[in-house]
Amino acid sequence: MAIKSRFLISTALILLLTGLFSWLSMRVLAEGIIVNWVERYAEKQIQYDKVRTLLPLIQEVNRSKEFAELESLKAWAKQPFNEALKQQALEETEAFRHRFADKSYFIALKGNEHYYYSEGKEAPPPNLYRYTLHHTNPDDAWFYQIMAKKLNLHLNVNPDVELGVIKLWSDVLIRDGDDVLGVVGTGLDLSGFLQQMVAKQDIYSAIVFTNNEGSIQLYQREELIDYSSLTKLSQDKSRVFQLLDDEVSRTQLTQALALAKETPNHVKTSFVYKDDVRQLASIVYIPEIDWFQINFIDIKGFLPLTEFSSLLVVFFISLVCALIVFYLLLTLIVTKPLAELDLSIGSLDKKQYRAPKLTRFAGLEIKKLVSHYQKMSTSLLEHQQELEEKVAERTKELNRIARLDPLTELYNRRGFEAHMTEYMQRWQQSRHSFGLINVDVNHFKSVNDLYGHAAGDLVLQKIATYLKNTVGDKGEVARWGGDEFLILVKQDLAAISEQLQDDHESLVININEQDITIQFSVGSALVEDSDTLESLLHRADGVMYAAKFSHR
Ligand SMILES: Nc1nc2c(ncn2[C@@H]2O[C@H](COP(=O)(O)OP(=O)(O)OP(=O)(O)O)[C@@H](O)[C@H]2O)c(=O)[nH]1
Repeated sequence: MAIKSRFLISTALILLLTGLFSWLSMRVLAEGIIVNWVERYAEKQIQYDKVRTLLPLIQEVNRSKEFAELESLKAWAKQPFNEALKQQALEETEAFRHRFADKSYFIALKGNEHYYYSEGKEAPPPNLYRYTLHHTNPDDAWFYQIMAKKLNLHLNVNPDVELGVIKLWSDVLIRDGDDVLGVVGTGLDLSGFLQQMVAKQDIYSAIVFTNNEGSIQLYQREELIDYSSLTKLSQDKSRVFQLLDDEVSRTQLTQALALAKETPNHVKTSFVYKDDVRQLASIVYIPEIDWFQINFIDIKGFLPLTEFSSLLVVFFISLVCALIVFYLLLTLIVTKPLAELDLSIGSLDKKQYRAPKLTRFAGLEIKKLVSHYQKMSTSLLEHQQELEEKVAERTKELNRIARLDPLTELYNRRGFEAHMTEYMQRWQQSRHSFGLINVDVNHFKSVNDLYGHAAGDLVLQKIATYLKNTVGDKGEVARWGGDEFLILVKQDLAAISEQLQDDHESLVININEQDITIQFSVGSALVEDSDTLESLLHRADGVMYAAKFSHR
């Protein structure tokens, strides 16, 4: 893969990964901020709720507690059959009745198991007796259980069938020290309260009030409220946990409830799945009413993807811009200079050297590389040229050597044949007459035999010099082989041939202070129109041999 593609892909990947990690970190950070904010918001809201929404409820509970402390009531509760004490107590309780929100109250005494209820409809002194409680009656179980468990305060949510409203009963024990004398309290119509709660749901997806075991006491979906929690069997109870999607969420909420109870009025949070959505549950324990308030919030609502879409668009535009800039820089700094270098290296091969042209944007390292390359290529080219010149020179020399006889430095047979072929081609055009003289040394073998081979060589050299001097610039002398010479005569063929024949007896060569007389046999032939080299040679050869044998 090309360097540019690799870099672009790597850069795109790095940027995408960085973007992804930034996105995820931002989400985590944002979620952290929101959780923190929700915690603080929930804590503030509890304070607000206590003052506004929960205040009537708390006040009602406090009044019930105050009511249970009435001395006359306690005295009567100790002696429930004492009519005088009863009248005294009822006077005081009737006076108290107007302080309750519903202007009603109930008294259930342990001593006579009588249940009294006042809602101010009867003229005083009223007969408030309603019925006698019985421990076998399931409807009366609340009374016996509250006393058995010695619950100082018990809030009981129950629908009032007669009035068709949901009532919250605040049940408080009448105590004399450790002795339990009965249960008193009042009922509060919760309808308005529930509406208020739904209205102030605000940012929350749900607000649920539960008792200690998680039974739903207040919730906008009234059908899920766990009425008469105290006397119900465990499996019949409607608990907050069943609003959650999975077991993990239920366990987490249970733990959060336990933690919240340890620090009343302080919010604990826990992530749970409810209605297929990850939600943050903020839990607070309200000791005044011994309930938990659990607010559920859908965090996603605070981090909608659409809010981030513009950020994503900006990121992708930045990514594309970054890639374009990176592409241009890479081209200018790296790939274009490298392409120039590549072209130049290619030109070396084609023997048309092209120096790389770099712009000022080329990377420093590449500039250095190109500078080294230029030095190297210049030196290489110089060497190459030198080498080529030497080779040409050597080839020329070799050609020359191949065409010359090393002993006499005359044309050898190959050289002379080549020269003659060329000459005869030219002669075909010019038809300028020429001749060939064949010179063969007579009895040269005896020179070798008498004076040695080295002396024979010297003699051959001297003969060569003699022949060259004789011919001068009128022809070319060649050593045809052994002691046989051929002469191309371009002019004065007859005169030269004659001179060689005349000289043959007078050519004396002094070697090692000894005179050696050399005799030649000479045969010449003038070129004819139909001649080839072979035919011309053949004629001169024939004449020479004829001369040689005529002398013997
Ligand atoms: N020293 C020396 N001798 C050579 C060289 N080339 C050939 N010869 C000798 O030349 C002699 C040629 O002998 P032949 O061809 O018989 O000729 P010749 O002795 O001259 O006899 P004719 O030609 O019949 O007169 C041989 O003895 C070769 O050994 C050479 O380069 N140097």
